[in-house]
Amino acid sequence: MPDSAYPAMIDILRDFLDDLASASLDETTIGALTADLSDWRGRLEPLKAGEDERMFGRVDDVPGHGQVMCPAFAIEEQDATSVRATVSFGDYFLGGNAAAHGGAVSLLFDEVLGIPANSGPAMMARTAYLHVNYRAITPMNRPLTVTATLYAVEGRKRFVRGELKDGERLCADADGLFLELLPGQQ
Ligand SMILES: CCCCC/C=C\C/C=C\C/C=C\C/C=C\CCCC(=O)SCCNC(=O)CCNC(=O)[C@H](O)C(C)(C)COP(=O)(O)OP(=O)(O)OC[C@H]1O[C@@H](n2cnc3c(N)ncnc32)[C@H](O)[C@@H]1OP(=O)(O)O
Repeated sequence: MPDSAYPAMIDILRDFLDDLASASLDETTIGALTADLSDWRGRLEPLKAGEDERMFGRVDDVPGHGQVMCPAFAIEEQDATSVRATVSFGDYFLGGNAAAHGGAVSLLFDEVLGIPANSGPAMMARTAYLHVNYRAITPMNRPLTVTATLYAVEGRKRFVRGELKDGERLCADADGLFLELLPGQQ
């Protein structure tokens, strides 16, 4: 989306969520923020649109397709069957004891494994299963490497493996089955 300020707005929204998650809030700040957010709800509500007209999560060439559900990852290398990206878990994704939330790690794997699972010209594939092993804590606020490789295709079934690493240390790995949708399948 050339010339749009949308990607920069999503970056700020990510930073905002990290700031909010890491702040110790006093009542005055909570009140002011509630009023501002409520004002924004009023402005956005009339702009509600169908899935095809929305931008959130539907923008190409922007980390995470322009959504904030999942930590933003930057693709460093990609071919027809594999992808390698850098990712950092901001404070918004904190689980506890300085480790990322396991659900955020799974969400990251779903997104990243979904790339080689959907890189061909065939119909889109949906996640049928995603098995995640948490091997060591995933540290916060530092660059990590996430990889995914399509290692087998059997009919509609696309099998993808992934790893999340802090340097040489394996934080988590995943195995996913993605099923190519049938024509007309949602
Ligand atoms: C429109 C797709 C959207 C996703 C892609 C979006 C964008 C892509 C763009 C760019 C790509 C970049 C990034 C991708 C980002 C994200 C990708 C994440 C996608 C998701 O996050 S998506 C949400 C979570 N996902 C669901 O919401 C699925 C709910 N579910 C269903 O919609 C059905 O369940 C379905 C369609 C999966 C299968 O249904 P079905 O009726 O077509 O197939 P059926 O059940 O007959 O299974 C056929 C053969 O697979 C075996 N099989 C099935 N399931 C299995 C399992 N769990 N374990 C082991 N084997 C399994 C059977 O045993 C049989 O095997 P066999 O033929 O050998 O007997």
